[in-house]
Amino acid sequence: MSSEIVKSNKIAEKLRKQGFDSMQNGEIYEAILKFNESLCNAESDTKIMRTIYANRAETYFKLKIYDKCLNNIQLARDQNCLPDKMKSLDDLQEKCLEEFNEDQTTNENPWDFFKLSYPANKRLPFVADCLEVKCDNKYGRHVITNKPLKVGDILAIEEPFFKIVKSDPEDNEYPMANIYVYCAYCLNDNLMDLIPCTECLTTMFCSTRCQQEANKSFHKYECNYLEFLNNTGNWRMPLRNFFHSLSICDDSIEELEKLMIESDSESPTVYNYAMDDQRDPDTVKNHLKCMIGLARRVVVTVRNFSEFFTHHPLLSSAWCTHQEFIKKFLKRMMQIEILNFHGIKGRSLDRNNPYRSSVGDGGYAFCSLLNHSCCSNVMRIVVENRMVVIVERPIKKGEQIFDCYIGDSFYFKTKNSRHMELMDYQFICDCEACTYDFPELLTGALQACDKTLLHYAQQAYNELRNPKKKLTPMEARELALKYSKIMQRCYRENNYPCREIVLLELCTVKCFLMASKSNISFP
Ligand SMILES: C[S@@+](CC[C@H](N)C(=O)[O-])C[C@H]1O[C@@H](n2cnc3c(N)ncnc32)[C@H](O)[C@@H]1O
Repeated sequence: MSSEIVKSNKIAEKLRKQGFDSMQNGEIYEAILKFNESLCNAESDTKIMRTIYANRAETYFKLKIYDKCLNNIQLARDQNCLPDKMKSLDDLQEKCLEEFNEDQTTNENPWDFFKLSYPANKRLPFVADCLEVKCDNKYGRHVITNKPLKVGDILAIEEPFFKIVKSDPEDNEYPMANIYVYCAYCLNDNLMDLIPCTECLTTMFCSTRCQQEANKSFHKYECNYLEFLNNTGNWRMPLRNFFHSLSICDDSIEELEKLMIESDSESPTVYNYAMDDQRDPDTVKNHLKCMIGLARRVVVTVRNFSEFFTHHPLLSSAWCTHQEFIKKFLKRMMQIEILNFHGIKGRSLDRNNPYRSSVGDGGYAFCSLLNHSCCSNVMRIVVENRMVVIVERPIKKGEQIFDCYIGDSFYFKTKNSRHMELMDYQFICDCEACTYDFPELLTGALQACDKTLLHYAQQAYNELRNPKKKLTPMEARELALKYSKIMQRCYRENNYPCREIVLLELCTVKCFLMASKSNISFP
């Protein structure tokens, strides 16, 4: 079951040459992809590793990404560099430093813009202090606001507790290339400036810190078994969550079992604990308890993983004594994933894909408390790997925050198709859009209330839909705020839904998404 595939300099050299040819042809994304694949195949501390990093340094130099160029020069030097090869690295470094010092471009930091609009909850620093959790028979746990909220307000910026980069041979949405584009630990792309795992062929990290954290957390269990694990389909994430949870409990299966029993008896949410120090092991355990206690009303049958666990050197003894518990835990992880986890989309560095690309999946303890409405009052966007919750329609004091689980909501989908998509979640949606049969945007039945505003909104919508229209992140930020203000001013409950507001909502989402992008792109 463990993988027999070993690193090979011969394969690495072949891939490096392919990358070099792509670089010469100006195909930068393809070039770095091949260099990264080549790094994964190269045997550690060898001449070829030095050459690949040197090639990658040259590629970043061509792109005028000077900090990455310098980083790759250093990585090349770290690979037992022979003195005769130092000269070319020295020359590149000199050129790079010269241009770096003259470079006037500033890289925008998305977190200068994406900030909570209200003071943070002192115990939950990633959530605005105006939000509270409640529970009732109809909605179960849900989140309300104790202040009126405006369109564009940012309510939460949450990192995923569980996360995984997906590269699924059976799902076109998640290309195999993802493993060479995103850090396996933090999921950031780092402009593909990644380092390989020293053992396996398919895991990369954006820094030695992420590499160490991943090894402590899940990679020590996964490293030799990736071929098997990558073929477990939708069980890949529950297995990852099990490894991660076990490491949080200091690799003690007894401790993890105890934690699950506590979670079941206390049913905690993130509001039960102080979550202000994520480096504190007790905080992390409490966070895990909240994840284990997420909604889970689905029936699941666990696949048979007996052979994997029996032969795994680090897991066989836990399997021997706690087989039933491990099965129960995996089942729980699958149940909570179905109802709670979110796809993570990142910017696409591939010039052939102008859209955001699917990176993987994440589990978020706070965002999972939001219930669904087909005319939600917040939108969710992923910035780097954090989930940002932004107000989409004005929300009154005391009202519930509603997310939309199915994308595109009532604007583009009929009630029937929405209800079909929501079947897994085990409730019948009776939001305003379902109760009052809100017309879809495309049918023409959605009327306008204000002709002047409609004209403005239609024009903005058409412009943003034009693939040739490119906005810088700064321009997108300004427009996102401008449209939010207009919507806040013009929104009338008795007019909703009207065509102009729906079009402006779509423009605002698009602008917030574009505002989160970097201004660097690969040719
Ligand atoms: C992501 S969880 C939301 C939080 C959940 N209410 C809880 O108590 O943990 C999804 C589950 O919440 C419930 N839910 C979500 N939206 C709902 C709605 N509009 N009406 C009733 N139940 C809803 C369903 O049971 C669904 O499977």
